[in-house]
Amino acid sequence: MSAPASSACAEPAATRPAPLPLIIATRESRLALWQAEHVRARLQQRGHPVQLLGMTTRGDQILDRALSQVGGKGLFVKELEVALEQGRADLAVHSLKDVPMELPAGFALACVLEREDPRDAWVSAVAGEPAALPTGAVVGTSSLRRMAQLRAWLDRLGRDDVRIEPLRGNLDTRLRKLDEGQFHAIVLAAAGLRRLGLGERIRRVFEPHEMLPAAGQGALGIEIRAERTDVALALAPLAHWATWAAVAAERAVSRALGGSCTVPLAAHATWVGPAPGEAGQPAGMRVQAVWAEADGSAALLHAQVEGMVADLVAAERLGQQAAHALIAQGARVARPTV
Ligand SMILES: NCc1[nH]cc(CCC(=O)O)c1CC(=O)O
Repeated sequence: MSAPASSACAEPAATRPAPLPLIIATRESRLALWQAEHVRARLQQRGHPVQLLGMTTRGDQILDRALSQVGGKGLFVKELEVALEQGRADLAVHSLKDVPMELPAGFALACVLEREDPRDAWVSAVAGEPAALPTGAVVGTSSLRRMAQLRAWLDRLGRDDVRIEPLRGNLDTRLRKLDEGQFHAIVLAAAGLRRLGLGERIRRVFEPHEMLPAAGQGALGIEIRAERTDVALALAPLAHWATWAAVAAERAVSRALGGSCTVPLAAHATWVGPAPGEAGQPAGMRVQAVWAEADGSAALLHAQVEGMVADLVAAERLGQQAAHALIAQGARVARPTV
């Protein structure tokens, strides 16, 4: 009896392991749910039965204070980690930007997906920004990184009359506050807006030389318990190497500076020439970083380094070099906040 050529190498169905059923822990904001659904669809395409476990985190509850005042990034991931620890979920999908530089012992970043647009976006009621901003206009953002670079940008445009005021909440809340007239303009990640189909609200994207993105902005990361090699194996086909190496370099900049939301710090890695298709393939990487005093009392510090990268260790080394270039100019290493 002859088998069709296409299935000649396939294992008999009876011995092939059934695709692992997976439970994804996710926050319940619209953006978090979109991201979890995105990963669910990718895993379902590969045959995995996938369920979502929605949860509310402390970061979602505390909306009246700037993130830098309430303990920073860990707030958005802790509850999800507890669910992984208790075996109630197998993986957690995060905006990588919100994931602390050091994961707690026993947890691992198992997968980084292809990055969306990493840039920041200017969203406003009126076109023709910023020239059209009325005198004394108010721009909203709570990110110290955005505040510091926005201030520098507005000053370069001769708009020292424009005020920057705190703005928190999930994407919908922030847009509502703009639409209610509490702000003339706000700054958000382009990736989040596009994912939610709100790309048409973007009036302008900031080029990296105007406002350098945060480490990991626009990329999704998947966290698992480190011992779950079965889950790691299931996630491996979703990984995007060029993104993973870039965000590894960016996160190394933050780590070397003790970065968290309490310091205005930006880190952005790009490929010089074609991006590598897979790990082990050497490619040129450029890492840019910006550091500022939290109180806006001094000019921004900039660093840029370039090197060949073929693995995560080399990417992280390049990120550390960028951090050291900032330290050489006077950037201080922050003490851990928790
Ligand atoms: N801090 C909240 C957050 N975390 C990730 C994104 C956007 C999506 C991304 O960067 O992947 C946002 C919203 C924003 O910064 O405007």
